[in-house]
Amino acid sequence: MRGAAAPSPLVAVSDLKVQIGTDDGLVRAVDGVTFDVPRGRTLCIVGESGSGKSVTGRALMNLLPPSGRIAAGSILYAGRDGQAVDVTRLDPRGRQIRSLRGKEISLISQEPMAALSPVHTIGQQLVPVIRRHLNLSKKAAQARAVEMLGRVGIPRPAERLNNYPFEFSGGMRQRVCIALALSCRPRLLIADEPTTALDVTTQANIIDLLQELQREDGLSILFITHDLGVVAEIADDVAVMYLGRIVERGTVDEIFADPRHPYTRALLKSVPRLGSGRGSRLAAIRGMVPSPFERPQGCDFHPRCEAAIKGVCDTIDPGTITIGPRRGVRCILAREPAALGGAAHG
Ligand SMILES: Nc1ncnc2c1ncn2[C@@H]1O[C@H](COP(=O)(O)OP(=O)(O)OP(=O)(O)O)[C@@H](O)[C@H]1O
Repeated sequence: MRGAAAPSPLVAVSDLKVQIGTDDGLVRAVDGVTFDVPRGRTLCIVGESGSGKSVTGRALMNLLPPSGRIAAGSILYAGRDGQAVDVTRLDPRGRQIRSLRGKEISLISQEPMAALSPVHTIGQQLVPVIRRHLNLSKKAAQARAVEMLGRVGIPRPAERLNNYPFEFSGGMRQRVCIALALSCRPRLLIADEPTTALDVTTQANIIDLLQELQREDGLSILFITHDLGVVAEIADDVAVMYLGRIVERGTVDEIFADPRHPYTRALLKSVPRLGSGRGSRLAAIRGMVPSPFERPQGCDFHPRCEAAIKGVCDTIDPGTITIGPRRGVRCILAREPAALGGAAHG
């Protein structure tokens, strides 16, 4: 769905902070992120494990671990009636958020088995959800369930309603989850690493399916992944996360053609490319993601950064920098691409 950006976003997230209590102390899992999910487009959140992608996605549904809480910020969701609802203000167990979940905002995750009950047939899981959210009779809900299974490419959908999740392959199970997630016509789909556990062909099929459903229904997608190859396939817009913060955001073309943050450059260098020659080694990002309890002084990324300048990057918090149309780059050197070491993806 590439093209001009929609005028007003479906979701506007501003300075969102999420904290999670653990035995070792409080984790600032998300530490002040700002981004929009435009209507009918796909925003990818990308970053290494532990960067806060899943917690950000789940915060949009106010669905956090029991010890988690939204500590600051707002998540404005544009309702169908034109009124914006601040999701952070809703009781996580209250009626209002429960009517948003599933009906307006749906989630699919990496492990479809976690979303499906093993002891109920697909029909026993799909039909009641459709009845409740769309206010349909049992017969009409069954017809809708069959229609959805057909749309996501499940052969003989009417028969398959009587099957249990274990009777489907991994790829087919993920299709069932997509059918479940989209059966109530949500406007936002949060897809949290939905293809990570699948083989490459099935992964490509699922991405095609999501794009097709988006074209047909005008769905907005927040797609969470650590895989820039997947980002290149599906994203219109990209937000790169590191240690609970967005370090850079832009359109997919901006991020791939003109990355401004050394972390984005390092991620791009670690993506295998066609034609790079057999035996050529992939660059790994040096060092490890720091523990969330040991946020470095200065720039969060400086201990792993090839462009870091001693006495500057280890001392000064870069804040966010705007360079022309590029807003929110968290690197003090971002104004001078030459200082970051030339072309990143070449
Ligand atoms: N239920 C939880 N209890 C304690 N800490 C948590 C919990 N969920 C997430 N965290 C912490 O919050 C931070 C962000 O985690 P999050 O799962 O959002 O990262 P991620 O980028 O999605 O990584 P991954 O790709 O591994 O899922 C991490 O430091 C993680 O350890």
